[in-house]
Amino acid sequence: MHGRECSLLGVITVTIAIVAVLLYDKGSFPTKQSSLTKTNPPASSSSRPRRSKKRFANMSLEKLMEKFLEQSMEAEDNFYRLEEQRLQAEDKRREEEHSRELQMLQMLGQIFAGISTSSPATPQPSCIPQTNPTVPLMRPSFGNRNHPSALNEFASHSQPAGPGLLMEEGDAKFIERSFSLGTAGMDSVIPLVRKTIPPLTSKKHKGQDGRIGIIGGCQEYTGAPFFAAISALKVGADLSHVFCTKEAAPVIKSYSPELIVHPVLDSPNAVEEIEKWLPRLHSLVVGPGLGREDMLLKNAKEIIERSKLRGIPIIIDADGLWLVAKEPSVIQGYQRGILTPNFMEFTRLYEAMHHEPLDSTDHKRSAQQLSIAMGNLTMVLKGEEDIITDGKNILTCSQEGSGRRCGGQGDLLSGSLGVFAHWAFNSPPDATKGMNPSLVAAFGATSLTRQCNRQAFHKHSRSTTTSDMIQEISSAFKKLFES
Ligand SMILES: NC(=O)C1=CN([C@@H]2O[C@H](COP(=O)(O)OP(=O)(O)OC[C@H]3O[C@@H](n4cnc5c(N)ncnc54)[C@H](O)[C@@H]3O)[C@@H](O)[C@H]2O)[C@@H](O)CC1
Ligand SMILES: Nc1ncnc2c1ncn2[C@@H]1O[C@H](COP(=O)(O)OP(=O)(O)OP(=O)(O)O)[C@@H](O)[C@H]1O
Repeated sequence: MHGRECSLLGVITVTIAIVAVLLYDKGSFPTKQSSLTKTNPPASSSSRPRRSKKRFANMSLEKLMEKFLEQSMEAEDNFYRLEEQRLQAEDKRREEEHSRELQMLQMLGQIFAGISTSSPATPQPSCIPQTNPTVPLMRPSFGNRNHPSALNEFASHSQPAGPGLLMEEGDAKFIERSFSLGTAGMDSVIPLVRKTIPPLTSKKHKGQDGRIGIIGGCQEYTGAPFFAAISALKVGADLSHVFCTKEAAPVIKSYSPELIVHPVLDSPNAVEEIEKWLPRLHSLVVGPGLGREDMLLKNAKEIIERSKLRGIPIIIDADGLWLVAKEPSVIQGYQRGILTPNFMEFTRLYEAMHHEPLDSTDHKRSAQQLSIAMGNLTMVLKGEEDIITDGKNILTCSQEGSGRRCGGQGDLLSGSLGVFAHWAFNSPPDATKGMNPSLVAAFGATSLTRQCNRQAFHKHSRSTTTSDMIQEISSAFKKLFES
């Protein structure tokens, strides 16, 4: 803001200067050429203003203004480039500080753990998997299927407690932990979500709590990317970017001045244009309103590939899942990937992966199988109850919603999940008690979406729309995570 004001002031000042010079025909202009004259001094200093005058006298006022505006814009660009570098350095410094604090806390935790072993054990909440005290406090690598012990990693580090069900499938044994809001889940997973939410403090600068990108928005669908992007902002992201087609951009912009809209998704160099922004993004939501045109899917695929290289959490929804059904390898095995299929999308994906019809009698088992087939990717199967699994653990979210199902509700979910995912992956491992951050984030987003649905339905009943639900984000968030 400050920089932009300065630049505008600069433009105005320069413009006044030109007009003054032209009117009074005195002095010379500070062009590049005039600064060069310092290294190659002219024969006589008196001839300099005259040459300069002649040069500018040949230019129209309009041309001059254009030239100076151009220079001023260049200066502005430089200013922003430097500012971005400064912010990045600042981010890095804070991250280092944060990790130092974390190490201290971990050391203190280990010291206290040592002390507490000599006193009677404090019972842990029954449904939170307890980490083995001999295992170093590190973020576990979730879902490495090539690792023989990976499948039961969570189970082997935990003491089975609370509601657990042992299922067998061939040689594989899965510990299913089923958490439901209102019973065990409310007491166990919601507190973990809370711990990942960054506190609002005056110490932070704009952007630190989340810069989210949405890949989607085409001629047919402008609502979906808008819903996802505005939900991300309302949940607490600082900046929300939409990368959509040229045609969709003015429409999305017109819905909200809050969003940053890039009309690049169908441009010939779409991937390069979007890649420029990747270093600034904390998470990516691919698919809301993307459409199924080959060129758009191809661009989305390439953007996913490049985001993976940067370790950006990627949420894939809607038409992004159409792409995954066609080319599962695009996200298979990426541990920061989360898929959010509705039942139709899930069926499509399942059948593409397993080459057999879906047995719809046991959704949990099918979701778990699909997650495993996708390399222990986190799967959020939406429905009467939302099933969240990384193949090893299953959470179910049955927060009370309503009977109303309007289009766009899933976009609210995926947009908010973009933020929760950034927060969860950015939190120290003990915030999620060793649980896969994707699971915690997904649980936060599904409970929030359902709570919004419930509150909006209470006010609007049959007429409830996604916009009504978005209006409820603030109070639903407070109720679930801040009360
Ligand atoms: N306002 C907007 O711009 C919205 C755009 N949306 C976008 O719309 C695009 C398409 O998503 P949809 O979920 O509508 O996808 P589909 O067009 O595949 O499905 C629409 C609905 O049609 C039915 N259906 C689909 N296939 C069927 C089949 N084989 N047999 C029987 N019924 C079937 C299901 O009820 C399904 O929910 C996505 O990009 C999505 O993001 C949605 O998010 C809704 C809101
Ligand atoms: N039967 C249901 N009862 C309660 N909540 C539900 C039900 N079905 C879906 N939901 C909730 O609605 C949210 C969105 O799921 P939905 O199945 O509508 O997604 P979608 O079809 O992908 O949405 P979109 O219209 O945005 O594409 C989920 O968080 C889910 O919890």
